[in-house]
Amino acid sequence: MGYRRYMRMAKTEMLRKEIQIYKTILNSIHEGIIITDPSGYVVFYNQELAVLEGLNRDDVIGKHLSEIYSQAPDTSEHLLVSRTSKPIGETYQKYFTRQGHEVHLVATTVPVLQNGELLAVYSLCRETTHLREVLLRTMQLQEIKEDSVEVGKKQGVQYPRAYFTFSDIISKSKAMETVINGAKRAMMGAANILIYGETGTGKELLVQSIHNGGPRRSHPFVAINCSAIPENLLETMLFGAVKGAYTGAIPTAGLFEYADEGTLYLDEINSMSIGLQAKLLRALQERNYRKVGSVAEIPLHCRIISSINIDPVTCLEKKCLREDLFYRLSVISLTLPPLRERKEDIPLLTDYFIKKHSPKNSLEKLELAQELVQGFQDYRWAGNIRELENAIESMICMSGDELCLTREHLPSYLKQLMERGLMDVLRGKNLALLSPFLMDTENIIVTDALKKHRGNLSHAAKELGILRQSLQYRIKKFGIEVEQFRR
Ligand SMILES: Nc1ncnc2c1ncn2[C@@H]1O[C@H](COP(=O)(O)OP(=O)(O)OP(=O)(O)O)[C@@H](O)[C@H]1O
Repeated sequence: MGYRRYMRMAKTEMLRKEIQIYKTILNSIHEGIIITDPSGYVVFYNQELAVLEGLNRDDVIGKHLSEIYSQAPDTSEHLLVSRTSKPIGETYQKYFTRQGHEVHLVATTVPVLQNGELLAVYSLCRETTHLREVLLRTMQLQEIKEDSVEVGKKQGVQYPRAYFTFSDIISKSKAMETVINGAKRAMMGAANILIYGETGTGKELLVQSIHNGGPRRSHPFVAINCSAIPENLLETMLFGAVKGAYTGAIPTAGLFEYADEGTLYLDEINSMSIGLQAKLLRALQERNYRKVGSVAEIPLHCRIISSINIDPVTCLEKKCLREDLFYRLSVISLTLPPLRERKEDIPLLTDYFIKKHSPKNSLEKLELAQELVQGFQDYRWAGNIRELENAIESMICMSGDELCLTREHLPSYLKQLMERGLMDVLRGKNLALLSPFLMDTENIIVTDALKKHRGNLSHAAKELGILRQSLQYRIKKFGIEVEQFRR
């Protein structure tokens, strides 16, 4: 064999191996991939997409897209990219295969160009099961709404989506009283409300209470978390779409339409893309909006309540929120303080969640160990009330038949963090906490000794290694009621 022929064969073999390597990689990743030649014939189709679309790879490779999918060539994004050689970023697509399988994907379609010549087109596809669930819920909501309109007219039935009222908000702090009073005043009007609060501070609870307390209570309450939905899908979900607005688009009612004369809650609006914010602003200013793919103006009736989880100043500085939209949304603004700034609410909430999550048939009352009462006050509760509730629920599960929730039952991350807080005190890193820490420790030790000896001062003092008079002094200092241990 000549040297040149040998080199050519070696190169071909290398190329074949290389292609095999790429194919193996493309088949093993968790995104669906389809590659076509410039005319739309499939040259590669990976296993992930075969699963997502319910197709057999061998039935797809070598076929034209129009033989596989029942969508018109002019609405296929893949074929559009073949015609224009321009990529299309993440778009939500709903379409049917020729076998009638309904597919929901978010796809990015990209042309492969060499010296300006189109070599291939590929689409990277992600499944949207969770998004589909959101859509399904939205659809169920529509059904509820349609039923309720009829039934509601006859029986005054309310839409079942907003459960909470102001009486569900557990608090006694001044800070929360101010927020609740503000919300109650805002409740009767129609002005947009912007709520700022860290995650888990009870923003949705407050929004539902406003809806249920105000004149819109017999209309729908619709909530959507703007950070959970890709931009394109969010636009369609908000505004709705008309047939043919995008690949496989079916006429879809948007949340503005579902919310009707009720309340639309836009959670984490600071995550909404700036482009979509501009469209929202237009709708709010003109009190009219257009469905995706339509020019017809539809009046906007719902009240918009939105929330941000970053403070307003940072939101504007970092341009997470357009300034003009911010002013539109925050005609009334409310700030929910983090739990660490309303510590007086912690014992109340703790008791409430213990009752809420205690076994239903249990006759005996669960309680939080004294040793944790202060720990709960000092802890930062970054996840706020949601974190507190989860911690208590988890502790109740871990406590089995025991009636006292102790450090042992804490979720391990919390135990570690609380211990770290304690170590900071012990190492003198947080001297401000030293005095209350020592007081509390002393209180706990004295109380435990009195409990153990059923209120017998001599025995308790002996165990503690202090004089009876010293013990009496501490009982007075900490306001301990010794009688309770003698019963
Ligand atoms: N003051 C309160 N009293 C009783 N339960 C509360 C209170 N505040 C919050 N909760 C409960 O804590 C959980 C979190 O509240 P919610 O979902 O309203 O917070 P959020 O601020 O909207 O959270 P996110 O920012 O993550 O959306 C919910 O189960 C809610 O019922």
